[in-house]
Amino acid sequence: MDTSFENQTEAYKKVENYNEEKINKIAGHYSEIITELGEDVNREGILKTPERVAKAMSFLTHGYDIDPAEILKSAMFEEDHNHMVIVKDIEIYSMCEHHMLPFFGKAHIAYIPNGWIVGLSKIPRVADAFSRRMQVQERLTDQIKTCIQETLNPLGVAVVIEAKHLCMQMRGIQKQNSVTTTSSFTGEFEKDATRKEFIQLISSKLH
Ligand SMILES: Nc1nc2c(ncn2[C@@H]2O[C@H](COP(=O)(O)OP(=O)(O)OP(=O)(O)O)[C@@H](O)[C@H]2O)c(=O)[nH]1
Ligand SMILES: [Zn+2]
Repeated sequence: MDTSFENQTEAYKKVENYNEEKINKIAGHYSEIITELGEDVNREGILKTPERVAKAMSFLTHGYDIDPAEILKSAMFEEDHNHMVIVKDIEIYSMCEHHMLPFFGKAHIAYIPNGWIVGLSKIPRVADAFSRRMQVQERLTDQIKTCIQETLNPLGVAVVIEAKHLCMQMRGIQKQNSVTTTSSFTGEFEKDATRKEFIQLISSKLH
């Protein structure tokens, strides 16, 4: 099964029916940028590139069209379970807001229910909704945490993101192997023992 397809959000399905006026406008700007960069926009291989880039950029920022809290609200269930729930190794792709180059890696997200659980798939959907925007990794981490905390009202939320930034690999400082880790916690996860258990569980290779 094509899991990337499975992961597509409603907004992405909408993005597939691209807003023609918006795409044409963005494509016009890319045409000028490509010319300014020294390429011939009339060259056969590049003829459709401004439009392709416009569609790609629309996809890479389609998170603006999604309300992540609504995603959670669409699948919350009352359940008397108050142990840590972790979804780990969620692949994320985002765009650094400084250079508009990708940063990508894994998010590990946990919460401790407080009378309500949420449909598991909704957790990566929330991560996607915030990732598919112009971001800094710290804010992305905090936004996921805050959205889950405020919507589900659990006893605590933990978010850890490990990512590589192409703006630090392809250009600039050119450090090919550096990985940035960010973390954000609420409630029970602010206690050392709970946070330690979470870190141990996301570090385990038991799968
Ligand atoms: N904190 C944080 N910084 C980021 C993120 N993505 C990119 N950056 C940094 O944003 C900074 C922008 O710094 P500037 O000095 O204005 O830009 P620059 O001249 O292109 O910097 P260099 O990348 O050092 O060449 C750089 O240090 C990037 O590494 C992120 O998610 N979080
Ligand atoms: Zn950057």
